[in-house]
Amino acid sequence: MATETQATTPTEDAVRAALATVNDPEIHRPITDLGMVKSIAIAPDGTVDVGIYLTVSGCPLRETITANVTEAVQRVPGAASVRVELDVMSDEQRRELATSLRGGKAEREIPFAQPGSLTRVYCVASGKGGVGKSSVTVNLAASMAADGLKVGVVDADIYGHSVPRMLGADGQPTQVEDMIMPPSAQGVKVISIGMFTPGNSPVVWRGPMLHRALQQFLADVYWGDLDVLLLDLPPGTGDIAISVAQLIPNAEILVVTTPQQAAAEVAERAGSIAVQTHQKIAGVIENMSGMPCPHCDEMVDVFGTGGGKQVAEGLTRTTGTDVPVLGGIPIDLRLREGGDAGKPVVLSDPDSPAGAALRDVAGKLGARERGLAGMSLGLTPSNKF
Ligand SMILES: Nc1ncnc2c1ncn2[C@@H]1O[C@H](COP(=O)(O)OP(=O)(O)OP(=O)(O)O)[C@@H](O)[C@H]1O
Repeated sequence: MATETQATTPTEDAVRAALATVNDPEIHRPITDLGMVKSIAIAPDGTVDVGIYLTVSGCPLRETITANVTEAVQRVPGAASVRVELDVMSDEQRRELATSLRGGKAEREIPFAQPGSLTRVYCVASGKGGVGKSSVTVNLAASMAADGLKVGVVDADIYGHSVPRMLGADGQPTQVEDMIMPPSAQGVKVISIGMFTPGNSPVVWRGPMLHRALQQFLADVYWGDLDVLLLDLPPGTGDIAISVAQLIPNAEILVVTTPQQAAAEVAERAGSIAVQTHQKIAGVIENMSGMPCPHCDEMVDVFGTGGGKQVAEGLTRTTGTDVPVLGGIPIDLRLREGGDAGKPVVLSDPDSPAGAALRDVAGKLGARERGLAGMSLGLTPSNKF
């Protein structure tokens, strides 16, 4: 009987051969070639345990991979049952994979993620669209540049890549050797996802492609020595926020909201992603915070009041750190006009109510020390999976 069990128990080679027929659904190469097979254990009763490394934690295709591995190994003669245990590649393994996918050429590093980087990176986030996130981003950038800081903007808003238009940056990126030179306007270097899509077509990239695009914007674009880098993120709590956290763990988050209750709640959700990603929240900016009445001196609270304070208090509670309201930007026709004309209001009308409020916030952010203090180490608990 014992010899019969031995004869029918699958060999490790047979299991590995079966795994070689499973392709990674995104990279379209056998998982055995990608270093994704962590372990194979075959019990005498024919139970096969397979350990698989996913490339990223929270991989959306984990179920597909598990199902494909199970199906392939089940076909091996003698395999009684198959158990798949998932793990996540370490940064080192991921780098090795990336290098091998590029045919041995090492990945260019993201300068802002290096331990010695002095560039402050702010991700401008909002819960929903249309709250003025891009307007705030370009005005903060233009104001800081006018104050003499070296500033860059990455427009990563796949739904509304409006940063180049608002900054008046109509140039195209150029390629020098293997570096991308970003166009600049108002003293701000800018790169946008919109510069790489034909016409003004909407971007339908998701997950890994977006991650790759962002990686290129950060690593392959020649930014030079920046004081501040601002990233205009898509609204909500999407893949790109996670990607930014992985690529630049020390990036801080700026949350833009309107005073409206409903907007504040979603903004708080968007901000609280920082808890999961271990990022710091630099503060909350309340936009569209009242409008000066055209007939009297009173402010009209078009979108209600208190949203910025509510978000800041909520995030202070969730993160356990002090999250300040950095300022309130009133509704101001000149801000919209400046955006449409490619001349941010902080430059076209610096003393207008919105211009002055934005310059004040930019002054606070720009005055913060360049340096390593408060920098997150970007460590993620290993039990995350
Ligand atoms: N304080 C303000 N006063 C007047 N108009 C404003 C103000 N803030 C933003 N706007 C206008 O509101 C519109 C939406 O702003 P913006 O594109 O900056 O929002 P957004 O949050 O980036 O949107 P999305 O994420 O959908 O791209 C624009 O036309 C902009 O000019």
